[in-house]
Amino acid sequence: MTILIDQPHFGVEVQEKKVPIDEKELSLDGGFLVPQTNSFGHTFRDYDAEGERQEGVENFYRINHINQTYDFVKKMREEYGKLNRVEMSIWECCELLNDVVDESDPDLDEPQIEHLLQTAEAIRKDYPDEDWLHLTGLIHDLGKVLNLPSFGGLPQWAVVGDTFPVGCAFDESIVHHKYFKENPDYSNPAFNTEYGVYSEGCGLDNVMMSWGHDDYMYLVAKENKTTLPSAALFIIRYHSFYALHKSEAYKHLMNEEDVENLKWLETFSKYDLYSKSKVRIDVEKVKPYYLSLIEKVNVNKFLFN
Ligand SMILES: O[C@H]1[C@H](O)[C@@H](O)[C@H](O)[C@@H](O)[C@H]1O
Ligand SMILES: [Fe+2]
Ligand SMILES: [Fe+2]
Repeated sequence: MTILIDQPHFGVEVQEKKVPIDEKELSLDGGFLVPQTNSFGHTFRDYDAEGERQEGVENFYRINHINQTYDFVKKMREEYGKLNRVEMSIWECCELLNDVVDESDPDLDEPQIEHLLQTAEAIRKDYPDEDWLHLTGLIHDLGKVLNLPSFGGLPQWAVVGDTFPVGCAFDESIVHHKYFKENPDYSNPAFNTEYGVYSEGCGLDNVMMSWGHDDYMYLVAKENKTTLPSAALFIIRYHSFYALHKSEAYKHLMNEEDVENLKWLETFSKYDLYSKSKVRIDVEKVKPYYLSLIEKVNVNKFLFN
């Protein structure tokens, strides 16, 4: 898919913002109350907690870990990098996510449009002036349309879930790591070392990530030459990369720009995760704001592959 984007004009460049040293505190200072439990009564991202979602989520990761190989990702990037299939507006695309429920998520079983708005609204409350971050919240998971027939109807294992680099060893901190043993790359000496095909400080941009909604949406935004700040593109591509932003793995592959952008991702990630709830957003009520935001930044049309 392709996004056709005229030059967005964000009020302030992200580089000019004062990046707080401790985002954890900032997030709390912003007034966001981190809930103790998710809607199923468990702590967030507890992949072992027994409950209605546990088995399906674990099965999802088994299939995901077996099939996400270096060659598979290469093929998907080539195929979906063509960006020549459908053209539609961002809002139309959001509405399509009414039909997608994420099977990898232990914390949410609502249609994905709810999650986009829950995330964006939570950020908006705490960062009213950061319109680029609201928009990033709105679009960060749009790539989940890959699951829909008109976008290739990819299986969930190739669309959702946490992401991780391919082409080097799978870090132990990745959820349900044990299932990588059945991935052919696991026993391939070209891919199963700490650096694999990469080198120290090569920059995450040069690292192939497991294929899914994140990399897809990143390609869409980048290929359409969006002028969203680089922090927004970073958030879109790595928001599911929990091994990095939560467990601090793979830092040896980062360059200086990655280090800067990671601060924004750490902030974003709290809103992405902890805004998940059964409390529905009134779509019609907030729609005018997001339409005006989309219009303001002139992000008009997506072309989808
Ligand atoms: O299950 C979820 C979901 O697929 C999200 O969209 C992704 O960003 C998370 O990393 C993942 O844990
Ligand atoms: Fe996501
Ligand atoms: Fe999300």
